[in-house]
Amino acid sequence: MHKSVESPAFSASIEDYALIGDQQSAALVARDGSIDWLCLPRFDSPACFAALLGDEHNGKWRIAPKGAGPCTRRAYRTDSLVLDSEWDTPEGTLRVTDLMPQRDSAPDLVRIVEGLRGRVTVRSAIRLRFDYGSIVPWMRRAEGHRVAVAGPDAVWLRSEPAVHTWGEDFCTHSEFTVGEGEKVAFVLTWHPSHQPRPPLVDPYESLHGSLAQWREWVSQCRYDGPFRDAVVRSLITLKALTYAPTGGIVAAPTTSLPEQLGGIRNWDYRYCWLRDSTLTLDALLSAGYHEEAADWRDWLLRAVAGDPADLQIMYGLSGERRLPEFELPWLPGFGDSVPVRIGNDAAKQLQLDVYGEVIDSLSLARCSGLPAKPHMWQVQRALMDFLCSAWRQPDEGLWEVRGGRRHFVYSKVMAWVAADRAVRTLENEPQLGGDLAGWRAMRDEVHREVCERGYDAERNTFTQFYGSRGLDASLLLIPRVGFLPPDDPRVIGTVDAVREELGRDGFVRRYSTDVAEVDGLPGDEGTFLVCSFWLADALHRLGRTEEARALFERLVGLCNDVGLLAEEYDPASDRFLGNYPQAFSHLGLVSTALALFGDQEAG
Ligand SMILES: OC[C@H]1O[C@H](O[C@H]2O[C@H](CO)[C@@H](O)[C@H](O)[C@H]2O)[C@H](O)[C@@H](O)[C@@H]1O
Repeated sequence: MHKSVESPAFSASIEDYALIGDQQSAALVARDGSIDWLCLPRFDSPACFAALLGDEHNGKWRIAPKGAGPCTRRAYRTDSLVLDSEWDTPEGTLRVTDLMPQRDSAPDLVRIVEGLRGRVTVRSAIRLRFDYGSIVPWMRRAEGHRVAVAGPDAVWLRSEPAVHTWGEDFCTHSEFTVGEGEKVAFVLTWHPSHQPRPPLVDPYESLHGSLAQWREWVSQCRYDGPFRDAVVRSLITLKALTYAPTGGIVAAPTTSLPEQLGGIRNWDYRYCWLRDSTLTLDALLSAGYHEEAADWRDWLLRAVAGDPADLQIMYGLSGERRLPEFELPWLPGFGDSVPVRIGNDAAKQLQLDVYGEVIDSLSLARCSGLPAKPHMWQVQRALMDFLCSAWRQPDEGLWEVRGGRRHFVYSKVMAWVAADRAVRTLENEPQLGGDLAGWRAMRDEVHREVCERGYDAERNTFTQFYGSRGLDASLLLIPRVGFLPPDDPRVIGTVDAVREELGRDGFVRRYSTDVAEVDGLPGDEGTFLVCSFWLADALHRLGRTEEARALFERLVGLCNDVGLLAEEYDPASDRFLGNYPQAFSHLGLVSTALALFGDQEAG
């Protein structure tokens, strides 16, 4: 897949990557010790290491024993986002510890090399390539360190103690040996090139600080049931996807990891989808995390301020509205999957489900005791008033199809959810004010229409859109959102039909890609992991607990060696597909664990 001169025997698959991050950006570390993806200073900034979507000439930083391939073992330090990779070699054993400490003034990437046994020769090769692998910076020595500059970006590279370093083939190489108990720490620091160098961080203090911060955060987790390690890893991953300065939550830290190897279904996920974020937030809230909920709620209130008709389904990290989609023709793509896309045109789509998800999430936050903000209800009320007139329109649906608008059933179900939650809030707190009669009428009308036009009586199943023969995995959420009770024969029929028609090796696809004009895209894709978690949740609600647990266990078994999940999984090749790690998949794991084993929660 990846051609690599610096690690010839190794070509990384998606599941070969581990995540490190500082809640403003993130990096992917391959099993061979190479950092192949890093965007600075934010998740959505241009990458300075983009080998993930190309090769080493697009930027990467590898530290490993000289001549070695992939590491022998690797793991996160307990309850943290600090990664240890270890190599057993004929010379001895070496550990590289990778982390991105929480920022003071600038983003830092810390890599600590440590001898565990014998004396090992170590190679570091760093190829900085700014602007998504396209710009070779000037590299010079300054103040005893190395500094790379090009356009708006400057990166300092230093090691403690200083090691022998030389430039060759537009790459900065170092070679040194470490014996048992010896350490060499590298620190990479980014800053805007027009500003002076930020203060240097101490790599060992950063390591201890980072471990302490993560452990303190994990200690707040209320879940104490089965698969706790997988749940905690998912929670850490979700937290790592939050952009701390604003409270926004990205869907994934990558762009264009393909939904089909060699295909064109490659999208940029480094933005805040209201759907993905609200569901993430619900998962964090249920596990006991309130601070993130408050931060995200404040982010939302800022992002959506203005005319409710202008609500977007996604925003930038700070609430930016323009996310124009374009291609990077110089990048060959992961596994030759082109185009590589930046930005996301789905930002301009109408997706009615988002109103339901936002209003539901704000109601949940209210019920969870989050102190209400003065204009929170004003926003919900404005969204409801808009939805009362808009719900009859066709839309692009939650899967953001590019084949044109339709009357997607899940969109209407979520319009019902919006009305239902708004009605209930107003019934409990009439002083808030709102069109109670109008919202009740809408709630009833949507319900009636979905049951008439979105249900196929002949096959006893709800359908993907009005009049369609196709199915959709989002219909599995009908009992969870309370649109119909789990023992309703139409719900049972739908769960069985989705499982039968969209199932692949026990996992679930979002919908069938056979009818190409629906999603408007060529090619196929893998099974969608969050949908497979939804199936486990639905089976549990239907009382089929054994089946639900067996499926959940299989899904947890798909996590890679460091507990991470991509968006999709291909059972035929046993490979991850799609952006990685994805919030959708990890929130699915957390929510389903809580649904299945929540009675064993500690708090
Ligand atoms: O299927 C085509 C669409 O695929 C992407 O959307 C998916 O990712 C989103 C972020 O996780 C998620 O909210 C959505 O439900 C998924 O379908 C892509 O972002 C779209 O541009 C594309 O049209």
